[in-house]
Amino acid sequence: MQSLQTLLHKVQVLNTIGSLDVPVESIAFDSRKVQAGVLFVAVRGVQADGHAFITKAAEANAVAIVCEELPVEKNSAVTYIQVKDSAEALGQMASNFYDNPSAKLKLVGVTGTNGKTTSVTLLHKLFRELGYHVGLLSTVQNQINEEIIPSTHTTPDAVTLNELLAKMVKAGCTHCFMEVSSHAMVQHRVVGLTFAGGVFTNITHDHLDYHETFDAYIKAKKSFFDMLPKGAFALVNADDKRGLVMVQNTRASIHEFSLRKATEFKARIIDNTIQGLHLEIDGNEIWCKLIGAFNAYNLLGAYGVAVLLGEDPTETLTVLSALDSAAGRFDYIVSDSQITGIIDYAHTPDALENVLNTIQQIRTPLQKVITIVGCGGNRDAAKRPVMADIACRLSDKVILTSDNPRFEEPQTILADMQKGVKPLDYKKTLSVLDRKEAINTAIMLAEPNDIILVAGKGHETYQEIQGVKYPFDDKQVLQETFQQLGK
Ligand SMILES: CC(=O)N[C@H]1[C@@H](OP(=O)(O)OP(=O)(O)OC[C@H]2O[C@@H](n3ccc(=O)[nH]c3=O)[C@H](O)[C@@H]2O)O[C@H](CO)[C@@H](O)[C@@H]1O[C@H](C)C(=O)N[C@@H](C)C(=O)N[C@H](CCC(=O)O)C(=O)O
Ligand SMILES: Nc1ncnc2c1ncn2[C@@H]1O[C@H](COP(=O)(O)OP(=O)(O)OP(=O)(O)O)[C@@H](O)[C@H]1O
Ligand SMILES: N[C@H](CCC[C@H](N)C(=O)O)C(=O)O
Ligand SMILES: [Mg+2]
Repeated sequence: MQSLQTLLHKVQVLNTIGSLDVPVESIAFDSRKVQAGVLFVAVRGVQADGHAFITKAAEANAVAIVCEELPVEKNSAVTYIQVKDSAEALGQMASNFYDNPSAKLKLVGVTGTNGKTTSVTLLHKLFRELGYHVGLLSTVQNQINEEIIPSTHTTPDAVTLNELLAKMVKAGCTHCFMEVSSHAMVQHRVVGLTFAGGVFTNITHDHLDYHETFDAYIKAKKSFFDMLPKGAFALVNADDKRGLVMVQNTRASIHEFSLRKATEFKARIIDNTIQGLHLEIDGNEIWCKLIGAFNAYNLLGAYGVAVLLGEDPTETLTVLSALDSAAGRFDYIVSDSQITGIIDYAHTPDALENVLNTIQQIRTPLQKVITIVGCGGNRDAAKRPVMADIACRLSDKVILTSDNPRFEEPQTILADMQKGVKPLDYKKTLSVLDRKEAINTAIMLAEPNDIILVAGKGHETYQEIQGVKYPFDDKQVLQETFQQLGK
């Protein structure tokens, strides 16, 4: 419990009606979760405007209401606070409510289109191995040391986020590695947090359904570096042409990593095989279990973070070389008849291209590459034809299928993908709407030693259709189908 006055510390308040000397039991931004003693924050969203639920929150005995526009009818038992930006106020108040947990540990945020989960997962494992108590906030799962707390978003909402950070502090964590999504930046989910450092992996086409233009998407990512404090580090991938754009206005100290330029943290790929990567990092040779050139960036970035946080470079490399990747990232199984099934979360054009390029590098001329790919519903539609084209360009056979259709018609998503298939590629492309059927078809078509890539869903253990999550696990379906078909 905190007093309303305490919660408003650092919040830009425009107007106050009622007492600030009232206790707040908890903070809610959803009126349906309001009960006596709760502070309700009215946030404007994509589907609804929280301001429409102010009366409902007051009726549910909210102790106070924070909003951008004061309601005409007010309840005398409620304190009303008018602020410039409710989402921003929510971030700051959530942090205040939990006594600013982010300032009590070294919090490092990773942003970028691809590689966030892989990077934070590597960092979590690395710092655990180095002997620290460590928290993790990621798309796959949140963690306090080895305790797993399911995640619903890549970056949790401000209240959940601070609650988790407070639990980490209580458990003795000294570090936390978290993903910072562009949605989180626009929605101010991380406002009020004190970061020890930030990392930029890369930026390519994604989420334009939400941000509308690529420029706005870049600005959302950049705003993370704008908020980093003096004394923090900003570590950027210098091989991405937006790397330095990200840190144009940051107060943090700028550091770069690269595979192509002479930067502070530098790596070179000596060999890239299905067994892993043979790298030279800052003059030291190491073997890593992660596969694919893109993972050299994730490993180098994690190494840079560790060094910037004061860890010994040699010890860091020794631990990194023994680490596995995050679940569903270039995960693979080999069937009895030597067909390799790769499961990868590539759900953006860039990721798909990287994964397929990696497969092309490690395949032999006799192995066929069969790609199964779909695109999510209620997400950026522009990437659909592009992903289908990439799959065709870099595979011998392509099966277009369904991903998480969410509230869209699966057939419409498939039709959007089909538009990207060039006439020359018609012959190598099949469309099988049912994902299980698609996997079955790929295995039927595969001959011994071929490679099947199942892209887009990685670690996900469900398929989301019309708001319902049905159990579905690409890896499990692959394994079962190999057995059923005796391959
Ligand atoms: C597009 C998006 O990010 N939406 C998020 C947003 O929802 P919204 O803007 O649609 O909210 P809304 O339904 O319009 O409601 C506005 C406000 O009114 C409130 N409300 C609503 C109804 C009611 O009866 N009472 C009430 O008070 C809501 O609680 C909300 O505060 O705010 C919600 C509450 O925090 C989030 O759960 C929701 O995430 C949705 C589920 C989602 O799918 N988000 C994805 C796209 C997302 O955030 N992804 C990113 C990145 C992924 C990546 O990197 O690839 C992530 O960080 O996970
Ligand atoms: N550094 C990288 N550069 C380009 N592609 C990458 C990189 N790292 C991983 N990928 C590809 O992107 C996919 C997603 O990786 P990861 O889950 O680490 O990214 P993410 O940024 O967390 O994605 P999300 O936005 O969904 O949270 C991987 O399965 C792989 O195909
Ligand atoms: N964090 C990403 C995950 C996409 C995964 C893919 N399987 C899909 O459903 O589009 C998003 O919410 O856009
Ligand atoms: Mg992620």
